[in-house]
Amino acid sequence: MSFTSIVRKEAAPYWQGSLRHPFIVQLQAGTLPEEIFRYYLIQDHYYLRHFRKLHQIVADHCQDQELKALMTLSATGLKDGEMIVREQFFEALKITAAEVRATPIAPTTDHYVAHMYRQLFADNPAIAAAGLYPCAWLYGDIGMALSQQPASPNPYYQRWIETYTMAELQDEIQMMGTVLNRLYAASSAEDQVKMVQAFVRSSQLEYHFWEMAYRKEQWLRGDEYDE
Ligand SMILES: Cc1ncc(C[n+]2csc(CCO)c2C)c(N)n1
Repeated sequence: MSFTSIVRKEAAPYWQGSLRHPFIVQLQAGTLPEEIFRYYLIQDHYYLRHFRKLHQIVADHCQDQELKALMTLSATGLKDGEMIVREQFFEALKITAAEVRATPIAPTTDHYVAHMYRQLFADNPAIAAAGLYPCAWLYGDIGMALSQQPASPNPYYQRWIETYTMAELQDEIQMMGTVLNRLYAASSAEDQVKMVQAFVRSSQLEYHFWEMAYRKEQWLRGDEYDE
């Protein structure tokens, strides 16, 4: 079986769970409280900055020319596309640099970013790329699914949805899937398991990411059990 078929089966609960998560359901319906969307945007700002850096590092480290080119393409596309849309959101919603600085990185955001770096430094570029893949693929699928439904009445939420319905993203997902299937087929049995694990863990963390934003997850303060 190909890598993409295996991982889609293994990660199916998080994929379906993401579509049913109240963050996504309420985003579509326009009922998501704006403070939750703001919190998501601030956390995702940190995530995207590192995600782009990770693509660049994988590109610099890998021997496979096709993977290198795709990683570079993705890092550039991210900067010219999604990150510009996010800047517009920050401006429109008046999220200032000071507010971003004053908002601690939530445990789940920290975990997700750390997981992606760990795949890179503990393993190899194919495993790192497998850990990065759910980001584009899951959002591409969410974008396609939501675009079949009525537009969100909140213009910012609809703009968010439309960021992930663009043909370029679907093309990138296709190309990355083909490369990962080839790298998987050429990997040792041990590395194949690691590629699947990297993908599944990222899929779990994608699901946790909705929950993190929805609950405005915070670090414990240490005084929870004080009298
Ligand atoms: C937590 C989290 N996961 C995925 C994305 C979506 N995303 C990140 S980069 C990218 C383009 C892929 O090259 C896409 C679609 C996000 N914004 N935040």
